[in-house]
Amino acid sequence: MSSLEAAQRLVTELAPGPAVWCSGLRKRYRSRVAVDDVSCTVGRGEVVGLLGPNGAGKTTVIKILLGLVRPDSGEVLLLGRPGRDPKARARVGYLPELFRYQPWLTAAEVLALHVRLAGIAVPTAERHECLGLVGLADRAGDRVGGFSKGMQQRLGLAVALVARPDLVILDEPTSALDPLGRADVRDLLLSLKERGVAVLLNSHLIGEVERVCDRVVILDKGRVAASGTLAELLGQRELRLRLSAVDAAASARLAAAGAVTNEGEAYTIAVDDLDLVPELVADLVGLGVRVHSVEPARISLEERLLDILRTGTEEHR
Ligand SMILES: Nc1ncnc2c1ncn2[C@@H]1O[C@H](COP(=O)(O)OP(=O)(O)OP(=O)(O)O)[C@@H](O)[C@H]1O
Repeated sequence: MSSLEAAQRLVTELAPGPAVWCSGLRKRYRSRVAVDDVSCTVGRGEVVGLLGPNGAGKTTVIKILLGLVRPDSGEVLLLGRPGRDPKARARVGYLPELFRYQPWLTAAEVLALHVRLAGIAVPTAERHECLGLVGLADRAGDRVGGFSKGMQQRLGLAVALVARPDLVILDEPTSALDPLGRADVRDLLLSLKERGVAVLLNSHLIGEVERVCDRVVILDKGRVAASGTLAELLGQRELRLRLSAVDAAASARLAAAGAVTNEGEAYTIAVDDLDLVPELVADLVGLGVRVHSVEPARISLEERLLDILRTGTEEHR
């Protein structure tokens, strides 16, 4: 047994391990470097967003994780097992960026096929429920060849979810969906999170990522440009208030909540925790302050992403 195999066996035998662990992934296509020393993890039950511009290497990383592309170097563990282990792959649901399902099969038959491939028994009622989750309950008996692109993508989501995965990898799951469909996927992701299913989500829809992800990995030119929780990446929150009749006692109360900047009736306080808002407002009103508006704010992930990509990789590693 090689030392690498011994190390992998040791890792497999230890506690369950994260849903995804990869280290030092590199992939080059001829002279073009697609993935350049990427390491990341997705914890059990964690929802991680993969962000970055076109050509950043997101899909290539996903394909390496799933064993669909062989990396030039680097290691992958899925659910605590080597990425190539069929036992690990059977517990992973995957929606590819470019999806196409057998046009001669019905939606129900596609799901039945994928359940068989995963090697587990999922009762017909549960498979039907899964089609319901993606809004295809009434199309179960229709052939996929007659499905619209959005409906095929919905079916792809059902395929990714049907075999009760512990990890779901979704490559741009809403690219073909209408706004309602996007909202459905958001709810679906939140329900997966509630059930403790880990998710790796590649999406260009930053608002979507911001709403559902615990953590974000930003790729740029094949490298990890930044990664962290939204709080880490976006920093402190702000509270913007419009106030009048602010006396010295009220000013002191505002300063006790966080660093204050003030221009006329506009006050901005840097706060760590928005839970303090009701108490602060009650105290201000008690001190005779007139509170015209209270608005929590935070720099958006979109602003931050653009900032990271413009400033370059090194500063943010
Ligand atoms: N099969 C391939 N042959 C040659 N080059 C490839 C291949 N697959 C990917 N690449 C190159 O690798 C780089 C990363 O591509 P990848 O598809 O991983 O990017 P991405 O971040 O998913 O982009 P997008 O957001 O546009 O989907 C690109 O420069 C791309 O041209």
